[in-house]
Amino acid sequence: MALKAIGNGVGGACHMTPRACLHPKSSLSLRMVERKESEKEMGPSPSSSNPQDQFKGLRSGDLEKNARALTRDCNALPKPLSSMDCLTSSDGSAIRVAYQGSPGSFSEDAALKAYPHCVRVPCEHFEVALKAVELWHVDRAVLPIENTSVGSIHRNYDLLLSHRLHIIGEVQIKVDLCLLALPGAKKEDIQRVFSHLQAFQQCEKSISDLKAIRINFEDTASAAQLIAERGMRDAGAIASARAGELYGLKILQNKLHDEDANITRFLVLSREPILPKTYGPFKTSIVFTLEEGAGMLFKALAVFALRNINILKIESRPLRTSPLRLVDDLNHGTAMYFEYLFYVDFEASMAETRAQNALGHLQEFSKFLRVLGCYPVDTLL
Ligand SMILES: O=C(O)C(=O)Cc1ccccc1
Repeated sequence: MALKAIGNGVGGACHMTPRACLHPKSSLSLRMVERKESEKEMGPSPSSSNPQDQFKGLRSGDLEKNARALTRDCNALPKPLSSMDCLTSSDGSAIRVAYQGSPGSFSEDAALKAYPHCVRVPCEHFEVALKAVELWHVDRAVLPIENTSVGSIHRNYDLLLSHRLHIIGEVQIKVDLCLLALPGAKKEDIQRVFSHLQAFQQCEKSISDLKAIRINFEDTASAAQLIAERGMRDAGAIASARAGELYGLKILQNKLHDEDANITRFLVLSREPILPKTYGPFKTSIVFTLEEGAGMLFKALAVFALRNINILKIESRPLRTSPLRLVDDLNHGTAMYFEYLFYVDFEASMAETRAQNALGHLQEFSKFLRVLGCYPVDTLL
């Protein structure tokens, strides 16, 4: 039975200002984020529930005055970012980036690659990290979305849809998995191996000869941390070399991952979109469903092919709100087809006319279509 060692939230109360004041060792928990949500510590709210209210019963002279006031209010609203490299938040302090896991995790590496001088805010779960952005506790979140050997992280695709955040960037992280243990421990002493499921899946072959019990953790770094804190001489962690340094463990074996090029792609999420540009390699991520179901997917892909737009990725996820399509056929009775959400990354910027025309065309036969983000391609490894 896989024992889930839970990343420890901060015990007791944590009074967070709109910008969470978390000790680096602590991590945001859902409880902490939701408590603040209940206290409605949100970001700037519109001056009235219905912006039109301010124009009711106004004389023309008031309209000009009000228009100036509205302009002033709009100037106070957060503006679209010019690029993901906006290195300080709107109040000039260091960007705060939420990630799932503990210090030393690969998600923290992704936060550091995206914003080298950021304040990292560890969160117990991916959901907490995204909520922290929505509730203005942090400025960004990083979210692992796929790996070169394990493929897509499906639950994180679902998370993208259940939150109103924008993808403003991506970072690709080389995941070099190491087997870590207490100083003095030998490989033959290892009876138990702790790590994140993603990591176990990336080194299936390498650890098959270990004959050790595998125990799933919320992240690779918390696995290393527990071994160090409890002095567990018979346990090993599969994590990064940086986690080993951080928690005082030594490397029994590195390059544990089965494939040489073991890269995880992380998305950078923000409350505001970035202004798409026509220069430089840009990609756009969208999600849609089709009026006529999956059988018409070729039509959806054709809107890009007709405009010489490369499709970089397609992922399908169940359409939980209406999972089946029943089709009555006189000869064969009623057929049941699964319904899907389609996630597509294509190689163009929404600033380009061809991309705008492609989406306008796709919209003609989509039941639902949302642009998740338009952002620069990460070319640095
Ligand atoms: O557990 C971590 O370090 C994470 O950030 C999740 C993860 C684990 C393995 C590969 C990529 C991301």
